[in-house]
Amino acid sequence: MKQHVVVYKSLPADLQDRLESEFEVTSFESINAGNREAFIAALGTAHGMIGASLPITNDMLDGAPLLTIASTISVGVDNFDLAYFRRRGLMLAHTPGVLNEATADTIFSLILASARRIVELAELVKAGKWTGSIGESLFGVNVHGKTLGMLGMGRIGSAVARRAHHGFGMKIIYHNTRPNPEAEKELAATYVSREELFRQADFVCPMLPLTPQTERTIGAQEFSLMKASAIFINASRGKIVDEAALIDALRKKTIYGAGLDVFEKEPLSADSPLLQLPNVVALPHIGSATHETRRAMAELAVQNLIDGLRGAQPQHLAV
Ligand SMILES: NC(=O)C1=CN([C@@H]2O[C@H](COP(=O)(O)OP(=O)(O)OC[C@H]3O[C@@H](n4cnc5c(N)ncnc54)[C@H](OP(=O)(O)O)[C@@H]3O)[C@@H](O)[C@H]2O)C=CC1
Ligand SMILES: O=CC(=O)O
Repeated sequence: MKQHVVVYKSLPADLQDRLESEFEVTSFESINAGNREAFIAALGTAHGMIGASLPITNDMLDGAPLLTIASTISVGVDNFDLAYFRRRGLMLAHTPGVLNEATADTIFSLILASARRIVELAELVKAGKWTGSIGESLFGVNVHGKTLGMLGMGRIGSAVARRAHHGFGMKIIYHNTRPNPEAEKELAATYVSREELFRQADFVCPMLPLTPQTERTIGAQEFSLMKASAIFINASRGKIVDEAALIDALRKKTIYGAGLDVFEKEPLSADSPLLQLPNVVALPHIGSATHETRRAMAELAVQNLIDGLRGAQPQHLAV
């Protein structure tokens, strides 16, 4: 009998066909209040599951006694309880690496857009308010030659720092759980304490996984260390930041601005105070959202799933 796979985010047609040629497949384009019960019921006979952007709770998985592998189409695995996976001996596969460059491009676009006030000024032009040479009050700040502070010099952090060093002549400082000798050699990056990073950087850019250790790791204390001219860039996870403290720092202009791809609660509510602040550039969690990269992520996630179900070792296991 064929193994049963539950797909909970739409896949490219050829990858869907590939799964259907080998497994019995139940598919959901995405999960919402209307199909949540059906999704949970389908897990009842599932050997594998593949999808993204949905917190997978332990009670959902308690009802999936045959499950051996979950394959997430993301590098982040914070939608899963890793301890639960270990306890049950389940595999959790993810998609590191293939999204490094697209995500680093997004982060660099946030750096440039925040520093040069690109969104604010483009909106001014669209609103027909470009009536003459802009005054000093609408000038931005330089990016080239400034100091980038990477909190988390991993795969994506290194790709951001590479752009900053080679393309923009920026000085790189970083803090990590341990020093990264490759980054120090290639990018002349300097390891500093966490506190020094917040004090010295012109652009503070966390690129950390969301874990119990990193949840709300940046708050009022950290924003108070930052220079008034510094910009905060977050495309890792919203929950690593105390968002109320960030809003306070932006309102009081104790920091210059923020470029954000991720938020404490997503989608960001239309009445979020962040959207009222001209010194904020907000994106809808698009770090890896290019056609090529999302395709590569889906291919990798499908391959991880197939390998796991065939009894082989998937290429990328978080657990
Ligand atoms: N906005 C978006 O669309 C995207 C967001 N992301 C997010 O980015 C995250 C990072 O991805 P990726 O670069 O591949 O991950 P990596 O694991 O390669 O890098 C994370 C880095 O953070 C370091 N780190 C972990 N905890 C701490 C800590 N408490 N203090 C300092 N450093 C720490 C790690 O150090 P060490 O290895 O030494 O522990 C590692 O160097 C993902 O988990 C995901 O949440 C990723 C892709 C797209
Ligand atoms: O947020 C995206 C991811 O891949 O993780």
